Amino acid sequence: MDLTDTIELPPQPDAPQTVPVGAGLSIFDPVFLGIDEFGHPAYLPMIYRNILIGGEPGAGKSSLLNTIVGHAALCPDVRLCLLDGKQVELGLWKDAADVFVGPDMDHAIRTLRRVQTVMDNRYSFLLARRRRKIGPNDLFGQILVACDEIAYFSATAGDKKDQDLFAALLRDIVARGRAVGIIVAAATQRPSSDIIPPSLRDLFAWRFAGRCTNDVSSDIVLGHGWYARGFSSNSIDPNNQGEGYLIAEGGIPNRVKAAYMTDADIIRVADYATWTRRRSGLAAPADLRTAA
Ligand SMILES: Nc1ncnc2c1ncn2[C@@H]1O[C@H](COP(=O)(O)OP(=O)(O)OP(=O)(O)O)[C@@H](O)[C@H]1O
Repeated sequence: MDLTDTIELPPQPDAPQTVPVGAGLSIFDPVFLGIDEFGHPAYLPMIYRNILIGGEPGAGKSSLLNTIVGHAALCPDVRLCLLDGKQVELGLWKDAADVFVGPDMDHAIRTLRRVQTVMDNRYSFLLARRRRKIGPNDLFGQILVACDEIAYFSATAGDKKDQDLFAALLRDIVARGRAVGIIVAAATQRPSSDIIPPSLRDLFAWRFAGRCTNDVSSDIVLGHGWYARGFSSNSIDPNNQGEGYLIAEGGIPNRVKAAYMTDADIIRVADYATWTRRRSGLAAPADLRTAA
């Protein structure tokens, strides 16, 4: 389907203000990631989960993150909170996002604090209703916190105090956000302990290791011991960007070639998502906008 066609319908003054779409996506649907080594589609459930994406520069991390953000952008039940120190990796989704953080440490910290407050409020809501987690019928939407290159905020920008604060806030959101519909998808070139505290890194249940420069780096992304058991993303051809080992349901690394959206694809989907969100009012949720 050419989404552009649906966006550029000729004006019909008397027509009802409806959005001409087919069945919508939900963040409760698994995300299509690509194909596995047997040619089967690889789907990844993201609700109640978090994912860490690692790999050497150019391994395809940002592209995979864009695929996850793309799914979320098309879900009316998700708000997007994007952090990208490089700006251009997730920047094409900026208009569809509730918050877009570029190379601005203060903004990053304010945003994570705000997400933390939303998280605490949601837990109070659940407690008051004697429940333990949110579900698809709860009215408040889920939130995807996508961060491209955690290291920019945890080890490069700002001073040590701010970097530690950023890591602590992100760790809290990864640790406690799941049950209240706050999902973290984060990418980094190398999640070693000098760049990302192991206490943060080890909280991510799902892992995707694109090609890594050596077996040790692969183990840092996937978790210690996988190289010894025959799984190292160092074995991936450097020219095979987007391929990597995915640890998800089943717990065993599964070789997956990620789907790839070109810039034109992203722009088309992002424009469509922005348009549908504006129409439905989803693009301006008060609780996140105030963090900007
Ligand atoms: N799934 C894929 N299929 C085919 N090509 C891909 C795929 N993913 C990435 N590529 C190619 O690899 C290039 C680099 O990808 P990407 O920017 O996602 O890497 P990265 O790991 O995020 O790099 P960096 O760490 O430098 O940001 C893309 O521009 C694209 O040409």
